[in-house]
Amino acid sequence: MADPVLSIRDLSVEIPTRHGIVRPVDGVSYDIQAGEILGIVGESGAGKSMAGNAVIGLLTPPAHISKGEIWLNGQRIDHLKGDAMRRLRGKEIGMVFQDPLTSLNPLLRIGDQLTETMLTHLPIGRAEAEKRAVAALEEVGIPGAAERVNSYPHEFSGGMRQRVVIALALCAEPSLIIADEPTTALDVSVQAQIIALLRRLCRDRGTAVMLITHDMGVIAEATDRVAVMYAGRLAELGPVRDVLTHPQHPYTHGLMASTPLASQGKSRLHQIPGAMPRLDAVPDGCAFNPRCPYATEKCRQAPVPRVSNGQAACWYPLVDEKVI
Ligand SMILES: Nc1ncnc2c1ncn2[C@@H]1O[C@H](COP(=O)(O)OP(=O)(O)OP(=O)(O)O)[C@@H](O)[C@H]1O
Repeated sequence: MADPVLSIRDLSVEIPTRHGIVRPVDGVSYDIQAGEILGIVGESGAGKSMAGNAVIGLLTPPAHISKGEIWLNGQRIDHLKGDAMRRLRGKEIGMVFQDPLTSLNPLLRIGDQLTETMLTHLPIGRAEAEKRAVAALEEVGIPGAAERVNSYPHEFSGGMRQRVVIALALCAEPSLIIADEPTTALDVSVQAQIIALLRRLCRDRGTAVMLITHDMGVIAEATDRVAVMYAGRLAELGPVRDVLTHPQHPYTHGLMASTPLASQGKSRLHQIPGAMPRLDAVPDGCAFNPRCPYATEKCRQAPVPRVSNGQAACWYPLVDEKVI
């Protein structure tokens, strides 16, 4: 297999708090290949966004990387700061966030934002950049792109604005896109279009994508592999079809069973009892043990081994447990 675009190795993020040090990301490892979409899924507070923010150097202090390595195209990037990280973010890593307005400058025409981004990062002149700006808007499905380059962000609907953000994220031809809840703020009908667009463009260009979402529907629709996070740790990592239909971790099984995907035709959704632990009170052993119907003394005491592809962080992985 080719070298991965992104490689995260045993990554931990720590935050010192009044109650001691908490670890929103704890020993996480995964790779993303060119053209692959890796979904990062889990409940609110599981550490999904922290893991993404660590890659793009946007952790808010006092949160910081305390352990591990992040490699992008063979270059170690976890220690990069300031201008070096900013250059990387524009050129090598594109970003799509939940609220498109955080990525767009309200005072600039969108054509100018696209043009300036390309002039900063690509070896092309202004005329070529302006031509590419129109083409980029056409490619993401903005009608009348030749005129719309002159519009300001507020003149677009939410869905159209997110299309513009995708054009902006891809225009410098990055090798990695980090998309954090890119469709959560959009109407359901628009969500599917945006996911399809992101998937088509990244596949066509061979761009690697880290797609962070709490929505199992988006995971099923868009991703090739999925990493399930629980209390800062990886619960399970594997090809999306395997993980969704034959989850090995009881947490993944519960997560799947509680989504509308799996409950079609059933009158009630299955709920996982209890709640994810606070980060300052993560139990010993497996973090999921208090909620797990199969937990034994071993699960309460022995830290579970870290996972690699196709594995679950569980002492007693489920075998042939079907959800759908
Ligand atoms: N300054 C802080 N001090 C202590 N804990 C923090 C701090 N900032 C974030 N956290 C905790 O870090 C954890 C990870 O947050 P993160 O935003 O990555 O979760 P998430 O899985 O992306 O959830 P969501 O979907 O709600 O964004 C959360 O449990 C959050 O409470």
